[in-house]
Amino acid sequence: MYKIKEIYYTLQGEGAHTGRPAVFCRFTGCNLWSGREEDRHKAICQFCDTDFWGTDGVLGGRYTAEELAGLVKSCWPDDEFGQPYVVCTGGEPLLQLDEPLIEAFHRQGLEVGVETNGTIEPPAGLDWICVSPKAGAELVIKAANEIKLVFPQPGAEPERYLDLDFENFFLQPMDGPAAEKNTKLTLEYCLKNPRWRLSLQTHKLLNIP
Ligand SMILES: C[S@@+](CC[C@H](N)C(=O)[O-])C[C@H]1O[C@@H](n2cnc3c(N)ncnc32)[C@H](O)[C@@H]1O
Ligand SMILES: Nc1nc2[nH]cc(C(=O)O)c2c(=O)[nH]1
Ligand code: SF4
Ligand SMILES: [Mg+2]
Repeated sequence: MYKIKEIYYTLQGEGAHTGRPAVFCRFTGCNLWSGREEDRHKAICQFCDTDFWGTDGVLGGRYTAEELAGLVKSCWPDDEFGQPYVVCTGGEPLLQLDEPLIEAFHRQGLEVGVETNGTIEPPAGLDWICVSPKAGAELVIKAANEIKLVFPQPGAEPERYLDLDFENFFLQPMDGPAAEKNTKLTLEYCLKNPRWRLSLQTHKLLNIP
């Protein structure tokens, strides 16, 4: 059974697929933070903007691969054009996402993307992998479709990733108390280092999930 926090249809807000309609499937749990506020100060990843604890969100629950793939597909509007797309996120989706689930998504005609912190080897069959490295966590995925580095992160400077085999390089300002300052810093960094492109969290600007 896969433990799912929530499932909802929206636009991909970040990275190379920004603006693309997608069903978000948010897996419960992460290997870099328990998800409990009282543990945040001792977590490896302390800036997380997401509630991924439990199965109490919209369409959250415990599902088999067939159930989950059917539920995700049922969120996609009837439309003969456009490829139905699911983005697996979390929490850390690679703690649970495996080949049987990817195959079940594919049988439903879904293209499968994943948002991962890059600390776990991905299963075969993924159509799009977005890696977002975290300072203090060992990166094991060193080749993927995109890297989307939250900036600034002492210990995870962009220069460290330039030699890796990513097709797209994005910097995303760290949201939180210093969001405005971080956006300025990210903008300046991209202008000075044009290998990197700016990824804004456009769903937050639009006030959509
Ligand atoms: C909530 S994470 C879930 C997937 C996976 N655990 C990861 O970290 O990539 C989804 C995306 O949001 C980014 N993110 C999390 N907190 C953020 C923040 N405060 N500001 C900007 N991006 C953030 C992550 O780096 C990642 O790219
Ligand atoms: N609209 C929207 N786009 C996103 N891209 C990555 C997200 C995530 O939390 O993984 C996210 C999210 O939470 N919402
Ligand atoms: S690795 Fe991802 S889900 Fe886990 S705490 Fe960090 S941003 Fe949140
Ligand atoms: Mg998010």
